[in-house]
Amino acid sequence: MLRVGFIGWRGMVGSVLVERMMADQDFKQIEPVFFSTSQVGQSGPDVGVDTPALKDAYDLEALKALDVVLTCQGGDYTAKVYQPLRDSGWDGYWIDAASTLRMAEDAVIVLDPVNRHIIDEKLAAGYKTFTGGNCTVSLMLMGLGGLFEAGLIEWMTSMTYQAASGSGAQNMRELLSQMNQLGELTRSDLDNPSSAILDIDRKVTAAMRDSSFPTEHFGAPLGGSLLPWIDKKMDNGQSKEEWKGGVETNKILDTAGNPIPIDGLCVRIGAMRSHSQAFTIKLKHDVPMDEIEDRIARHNDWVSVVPNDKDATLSSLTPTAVTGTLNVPVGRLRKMAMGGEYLTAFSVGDQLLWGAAEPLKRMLTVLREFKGA
Ligand SMILES: NC(=O)C1=CN([C@@H]2O[C@H](COP(=O)(O)OP(=O)(O)OC[C@H]3O[C@@H](n4cnc5c(N)ncnc54)[C@H](OP(=O)(O)O)[C@@H]3O)[C@@H](O)[C@H]2O)C=CC1
Ligand SMILES: N[C@@H](CC(=O)OP(=O)(O)O)C(=O)O
Repeated sequence: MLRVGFIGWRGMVGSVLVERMMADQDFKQIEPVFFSTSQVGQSGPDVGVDTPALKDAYDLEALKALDVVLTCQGGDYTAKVYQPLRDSGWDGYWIDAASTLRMAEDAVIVLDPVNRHIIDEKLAAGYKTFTGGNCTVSLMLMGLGGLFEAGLIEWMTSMTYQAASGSGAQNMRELLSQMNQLGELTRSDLDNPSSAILDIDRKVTAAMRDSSFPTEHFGAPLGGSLLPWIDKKMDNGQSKEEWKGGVETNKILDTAGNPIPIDGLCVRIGAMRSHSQAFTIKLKHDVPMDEIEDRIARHNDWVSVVPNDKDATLSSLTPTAVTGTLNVPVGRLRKMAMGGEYLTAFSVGDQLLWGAAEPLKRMLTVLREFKGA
């Protein structure tokens, strides 16, 4: 059995990972050891098998005793521990949710329904570092994998509508506080059917612009508004989230000498934990709609095609419908006014499941199979 150390299991991504591993009884197939940066010595989570007390996540000696480190603790932890652990001679497998190592030459970005053949090749070649992809990238590829697999995409734009959870637990709380504050402020007006909507709107706008409005984590009001910038600025004017869309997709697909241009705008909206994306896709040629739908739907077990009508869209293609599930619906599929080679699509996915925890959970299974453990 592989001895697997879990770091970051208490956080939002880590908790979703533990839940999913429990649901599939994965902990029975490994020897789990739980670590913490703040609760050393306390009991670990109840995962249905005996585990030792929480070990210190910074203790290199304890980490060196592992076959696999699986971390959802975040980039700062990876930056602090990964290299010293490797330098100490540890030759185990490192599986990571953070972006820190993704673009390193000796790291593989894992999304096995899309790039299992590459993961297998790299394992056989002795690669030991595996990272999950950026959430919008993984969710986009789960949705449009069939078109990429068939080599139909010449270029693509992705305009995102990203949930608060992508910024972390505190940001989800802040979004709710903002919505709550606006709800409280307008409660009596809403109870009065004759109150004037423009007066209510003035009140809401004034509250959102007031310095007392809770914006500590997002830096600006999100509830009732949106934020068209995610992560740092790159030298070319892209945000780092937008940059990841191009570089990570091409790395996952291993398009090395012939990258597919992918770019767009990433926007934070007031959804809780499911990211949505609108795509403009330039196809290499005019492919019939039934072939497009068929290729998308057949690519993996979680993607589905939503008919391009209002009822189906509003019932199945929203964060509300998708959150908490592994489903990745793709809809609004139609050719655009620019011509038969231009396709538009919209998809939604839970950014803590396929966007973060699920590819890591599955990498552990792939690794067990590879090691025969
Ligand atoms: N959020 C996301 O959408 C995505 C995140 N990631 C990556 O995963 C990393 C972790 O993200 P996320 O899970 O959101 O981070 P969290 O902030 O939820 O958790 C990170 C760590 O904070 C510590 N912690 C302190 N107080 C608490 C508390 N009250 N409840 C739970 N944990 C607490 C825990 O470490 P300890 O037990 O050691 O104290 C925990 O492992 C990110 O930095 C990023 O690199 C990747 C893809 C998507
Ligand atoms: N940046 C993503 C979440 C995230 O953690 O991404 P990454 O794993 O690439 O750092 C979002 O805000 O929705």
